[in-house]
Amino acid sequence: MEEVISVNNLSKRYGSTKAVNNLSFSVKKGEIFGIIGPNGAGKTTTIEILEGLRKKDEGEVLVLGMNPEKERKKLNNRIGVQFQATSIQKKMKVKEAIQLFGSIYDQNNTNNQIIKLLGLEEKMNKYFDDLSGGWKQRVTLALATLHKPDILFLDEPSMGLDPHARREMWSIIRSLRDEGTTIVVTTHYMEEAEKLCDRVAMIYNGELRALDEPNRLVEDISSQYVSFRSPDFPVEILKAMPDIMKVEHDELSDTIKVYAENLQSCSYLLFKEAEEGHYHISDFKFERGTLDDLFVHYLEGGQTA
Ligand SMILES: Nc1ncnc2c1ncn2[C@@H]1O[C@H](COP(=O)(O)OP(=O)(O)OP(=O)(O)O)[C@@H](O)[C@H]1O
Repeated sequence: MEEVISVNNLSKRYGSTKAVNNLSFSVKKGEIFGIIGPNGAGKTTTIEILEGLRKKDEGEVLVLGMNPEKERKKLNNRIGVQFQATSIQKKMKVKEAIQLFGSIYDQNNTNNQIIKLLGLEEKMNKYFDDLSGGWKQRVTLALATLHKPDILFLDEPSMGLDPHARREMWSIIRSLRDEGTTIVVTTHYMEEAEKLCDRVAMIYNGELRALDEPNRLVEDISSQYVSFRSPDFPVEILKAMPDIMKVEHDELSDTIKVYAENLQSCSYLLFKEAEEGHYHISDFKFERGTLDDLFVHYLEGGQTA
């Protein structure tokens, strides 16, 4: 599939801080590409370099075949950047914001299709500040897509939205993807990364730690475990069993999670010990991790799969 963004060995320093360190990845046309990582991981710096808002120190970046530093004006007509709601004047009506932003782009025409998709027709005469968080996000999304960009950059698109509004936002973003727009999204919500994104890059300390489809990322061995409840099973026995990677014990709920290379043989030994020691086990489950688990795994120093 055609690559619309390619990043090779990108690095950026702020004084002694290495914000981005030898980062390489590419984004394919028509995908929703997520960038996740803890605070300070280098997500914003990376995105702003792609948007032409920041200069890189080293490496190669091509967005739609253009160098964002040198061809920023040309690129601006082909990419959309969602601004934070705070950057819109409070006493501006929705239609005024749309006219203003429409005039910034070369096309200078209003994309009625996006206004319809976002259901904004009935909000056109409302003041931006009077809208709920969900509607404000819709307006900022409309402003970023008025010129029908090839690539849309979204920074935390569902930040502060309730679960219903968040799902509606995902559905709108998917519709834009289905119409051919490539979407690059940064998020702190692992659920968003898992449910919305076609592929996810996990960045930590400016470095790429993992990159794949979300369901393939969570197939990583570190995120598979068994869990069970027991008031009396000695955790030390578990820790001493062969090929055990990690044991977590929540004493409040008597829940034990066991991460192991081979969950089947680990379970066999576990039940054998329980039988011999007369320990009581309930709620035994094979669990498949989530991106949350994988995230924590990398934060705890786990290596790239
Ligand atoms: N203008 C700047 N001057 C100095 N240091 C900066 C600047 N911008 C970012 N940094 C530092 O660079 C590192 C990466 O920051 P960046 O904002 O890119 O991370 P992030 O992943 O977007 O974080 P967050 O999720 O908190 O927004 C951090 O250590 C940050 O403190």
